[in-house]
Amino acid sequence: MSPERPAAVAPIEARLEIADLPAGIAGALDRELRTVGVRPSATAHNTVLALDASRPGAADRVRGLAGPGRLLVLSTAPIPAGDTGWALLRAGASDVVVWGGAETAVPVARRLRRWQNVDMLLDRPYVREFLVGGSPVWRAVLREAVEAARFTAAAVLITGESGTGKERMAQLIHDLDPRPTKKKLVILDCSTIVPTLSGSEFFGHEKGAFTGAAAPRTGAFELADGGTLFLDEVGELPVTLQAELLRVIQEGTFKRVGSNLWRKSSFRLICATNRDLLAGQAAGTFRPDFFHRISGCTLRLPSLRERTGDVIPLVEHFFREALPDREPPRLSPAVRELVLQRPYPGNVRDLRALALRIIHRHLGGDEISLGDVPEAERPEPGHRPGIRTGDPRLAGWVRDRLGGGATLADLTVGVEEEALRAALLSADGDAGRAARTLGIPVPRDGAAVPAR
Ligand SMILES: Nc1ncnc2c1ncn2[C@@H]1O[C@H](COP(=O)(O)OP(=O)(O)OP(=O)(O)O)[C@@H](O)[C@H]1O
Repeated sequence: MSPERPAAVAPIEARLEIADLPAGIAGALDRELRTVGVRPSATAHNTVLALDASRPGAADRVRGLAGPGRLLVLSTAPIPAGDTGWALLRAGASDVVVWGGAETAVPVARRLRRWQNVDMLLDRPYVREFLVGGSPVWRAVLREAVEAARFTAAAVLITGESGTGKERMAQLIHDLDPRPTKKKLVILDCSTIVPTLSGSEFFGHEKGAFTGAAAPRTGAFELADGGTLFLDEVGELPVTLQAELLRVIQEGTFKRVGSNLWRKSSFRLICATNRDLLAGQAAGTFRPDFFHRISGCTLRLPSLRERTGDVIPLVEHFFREALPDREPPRLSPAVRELVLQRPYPGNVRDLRALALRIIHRHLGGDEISLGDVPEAERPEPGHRPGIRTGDPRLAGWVRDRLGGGATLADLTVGVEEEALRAALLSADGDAGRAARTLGIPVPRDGAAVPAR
């Protein structure tokens, strides 16, 4: 699979929102932005909000406009030091720029152009099919990955629980890397490296360098020259080896085992781990200098629990993969509920395995029936949807709250609020969709509230 060819240069489009500015300033701003090629469009994905950000209420304005696209705050007044600017970012702004007249228009256009290019990459069929998911939290991390891959040479550190897609993400970054010299992604799993042979694995060796070295060998750094080296399970690398790798990662020079000749290799490094490397540093098992070298850009892949809105699209994707020649069957409501309620400790890998187990039992027809669900996956008698007693995270949360003096009513309100927040987040703020997910009526003013 390979990424498609880049599209022709598109005009820069942005929604332009001007809040309470004198007509003269608003007019100048609009004119200058047009001069540098920005075309205001009510339907654009990204937004420019022009306002005096030093005045009260700016963060509320940002919050009101924040959506799936990116939002640039253009402030006509300087941003005071302190929390004002950060509050705008927390409210949903992607960046804050102080408008200084014509010369600000060029960097504004540059940002908007970059964001638009990244969005176009994200929407390519190759990307959407390779790493499935449209939830805001997934889109945000994918966006960062695409940007790093296409527009930087940064070393990327991918963290996340097992099965969240770290290796697949590394492949995507390699595929989107525009360097013409790249070959295949070179993958080394650090958890399987035998310490005595690690030098040879990484640096290669010359014939006769050690007993058993009957022929010369090209190591991973050399193989990755011009492309990408992916170190999976980097948290398992012994500290001594981390020190040995520093030079080549820093300077791109190394010697094969048994040779005095310095060789050069230019590669992008991608590392992945499900370990907490900060804790590793505190414990002395991970070198801080090594950490800084490998983490030019850090991507934390969310667990499936944090992106439940992606569960059904992923299942449908795995069905399509398994049945490429026909329309994949729909999930019947009870199976859908089961798939949504089930825990996935191995994240997308677990979900994929479940989807394949179901589809392998399916005997045709438009709908996945209850009998297609393997026996081991069926709910226990007395199971009530949504209530999984014994869930340790739920039990811990309840214990903490009760210990803090909460009543049953407080717990109920807390759960409702969380459910609303989660449903709205995975529905991209669409109250109707959120309400349908929650099984509650949508009130006339569009805000989803639980029926009491
Ligand atoms: N977003 C996704 N879209 C489609 N398939 C995915 C996605 N994320 C993960 N997968 C699939 O899930 C499985 C696990 O993915 P991957 O090996 O990339 O995870 P990982 O985080 O590297 O796992 P580990 O930590 O165990 O090495 C693979 O079969 C992969 O194809």
